[in-house]
Amino acid sequence: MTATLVLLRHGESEWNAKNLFTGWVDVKLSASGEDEARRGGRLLAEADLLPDVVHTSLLRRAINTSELALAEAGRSWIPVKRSWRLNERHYGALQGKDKAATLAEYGEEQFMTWRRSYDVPPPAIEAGSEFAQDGDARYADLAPEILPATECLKDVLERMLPYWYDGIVPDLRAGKTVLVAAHGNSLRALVKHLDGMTDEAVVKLNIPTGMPLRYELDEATLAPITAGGEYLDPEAAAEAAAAVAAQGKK
Ligand SMILES: O=C(O)[C@@H](CO)OP(=O)(O)O
Repeated sequence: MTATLVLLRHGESEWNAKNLFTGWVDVKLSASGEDEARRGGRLLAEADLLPDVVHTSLLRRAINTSELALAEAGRSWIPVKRSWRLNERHYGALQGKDKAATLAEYGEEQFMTWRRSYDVPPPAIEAGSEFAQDGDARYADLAPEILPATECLKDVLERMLPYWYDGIVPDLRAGKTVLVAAHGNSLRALVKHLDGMTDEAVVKLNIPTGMPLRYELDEATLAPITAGGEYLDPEAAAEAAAAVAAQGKK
């Protein structure tokens, strides 16, 4: 027997479309992002991969993606659980900045270190500044020392794992088909954990928007049966992942 997990990065957001660093800024889906979410839901239905429960971040691009996808699959009624621990990586002082302009200003090495290195965070965001979250009501219950002002992928993995073990694993162990609707970097952290990827290998991993990624996990160990899981539309996913990798460079 296996446990079934489906990972879904939100559809294209308005800031993905504008090529801006986003992180914890709560931007909306673009019109094509909404279409991607619906298409993701249709792929789930066609594969008869019907979630019993959905876990999302606290950001509306993931929440709305899950709602649109589940509506398309006829599963709007399933229980929903949300956690800040599934949020996108906090992009620190880069939040709101143009990716191409950042690349031009700092050069490719620094740009890619900030985007994809495992353990180098961007500079921290200034509290109270335009794109900071320190006054955001949804994080009011978080202790100030927990609320990030910037994060690298290692930080994301460390704050995401407690939710994986305490929030998601119990649903998998109960035999539920679990949908996790989250973000490029929080899902990179989860995939790194599931597949036991090295710190070096995860640098090259890019997760496309709106493409359901199915993992069948060994029931006892929760190790993936197929490393890397299986995209429901592998060709489209490979093309879209290459576009994510190239962001800022065109
Ligand atoms: O801006 C962001 O928050 C992320 C995801 O959109 O971008 P990147 O792929 O550059 O880490």
